[in-house]
Amino acid sequence: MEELQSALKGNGLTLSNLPEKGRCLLTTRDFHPGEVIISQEPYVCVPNKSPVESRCDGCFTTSNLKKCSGCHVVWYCGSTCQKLDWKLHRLECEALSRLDKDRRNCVTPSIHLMVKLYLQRKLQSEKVYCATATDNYNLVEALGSHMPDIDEKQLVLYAQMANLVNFILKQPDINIKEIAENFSKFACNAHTICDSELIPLGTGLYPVISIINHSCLPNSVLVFEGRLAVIRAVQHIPQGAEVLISYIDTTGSTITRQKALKERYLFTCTCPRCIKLGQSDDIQESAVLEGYRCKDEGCNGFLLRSSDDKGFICQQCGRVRDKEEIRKIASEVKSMSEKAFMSLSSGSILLDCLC
Ligand SMILES: C[S@@+](CC[C@H](N)C(=O)[O-])C[C@H]1O[C@@H](n2cnc3c(N)ncnc32)[C@H](O)[C@@H]1O
Repeated sequence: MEELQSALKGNGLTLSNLPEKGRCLLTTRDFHPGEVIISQEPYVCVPNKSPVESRCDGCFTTSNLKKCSGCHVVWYCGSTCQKLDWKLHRLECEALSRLDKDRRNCVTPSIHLMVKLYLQRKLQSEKVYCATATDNYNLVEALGSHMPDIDEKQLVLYAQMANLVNFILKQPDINIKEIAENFSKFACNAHTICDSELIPLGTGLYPVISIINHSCLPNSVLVFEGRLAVIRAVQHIPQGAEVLISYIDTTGSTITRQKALKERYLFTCTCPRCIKLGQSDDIQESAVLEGYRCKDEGCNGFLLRSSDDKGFICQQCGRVRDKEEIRKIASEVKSMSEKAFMSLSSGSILLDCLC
């Protein structure tokens, strides 16, 4: 950890511990809005996979792809990406090529990421991969897993996935419990790699970026330049402040945000926005973010659930809307946004709009 501290010092950061959050990054100097606080290449990463589209394992592009003729699982866009990935892929190819077609189809991005993690660890221990203070398996070991908080159904799933990883790797020194725990670490520490239009391209493990805690009112943002994760200040951050990003979409109401954080990251947020839960300005903000506009065209009010839960009342003119009517609109909006999301992630949005 001393090596990590001295590497962070060069970035104007220090590693610390907070009783309610665990590890955190604090600034040791002021940062200006827009300034890069820290950036990191992934320790391991994998592209997303869909039934209709594959991506290059190196740069995540979808163009000019050729499947590796050895393993029939991994795709590359050309020799540059293939060569850059070769040290790791040589081991991965050997392991994946032993699989029959059915098992190969079970290699989801999560399984693939875990296989890569253990192979990277092997390369690191054999000194083929040059580990640094900010890029090494010890930092992966230090990540929190929340194992005691995971429900039984999820634990069974992790155990099944761990069995498959163990079957693929066939490394005698790996234990299934540790792999299952690493799946749990992925769930609350891995990052979705997105392009500049926020389209998800893949998943990566960035052990230093993963030290940064969440706030619904963050002072920094995580963006990607290719596979490089970059943390930028979005406001002036004074010396001694905690670097905070948002793990979730901050445009949800407090209840929605808290639910998302609890389900995925297993904590209750107490940021300055969340502690206002139930207060009048929080109710007002929730109505604007997630409420429904009043039916009366001349009224700018938003509807909120009535205290007897029978309907929705406009906060401005007092007009009531039936619960069933709102439920129907909500389900139409949900199906429209799901359709839009599907079109966006499959790149067919233009086609859909033209039809
Ligand atoms: C990506 S890790 C962040 C680093 C973590 N604190 C550690 O010690 O490794 C995410 C986990 O940190 C904790 N965490 C992050 N933000 C938090 C917050 N605002 N309040 C409480 N816990 C938080 C939660 O346990 C969460 O699952």
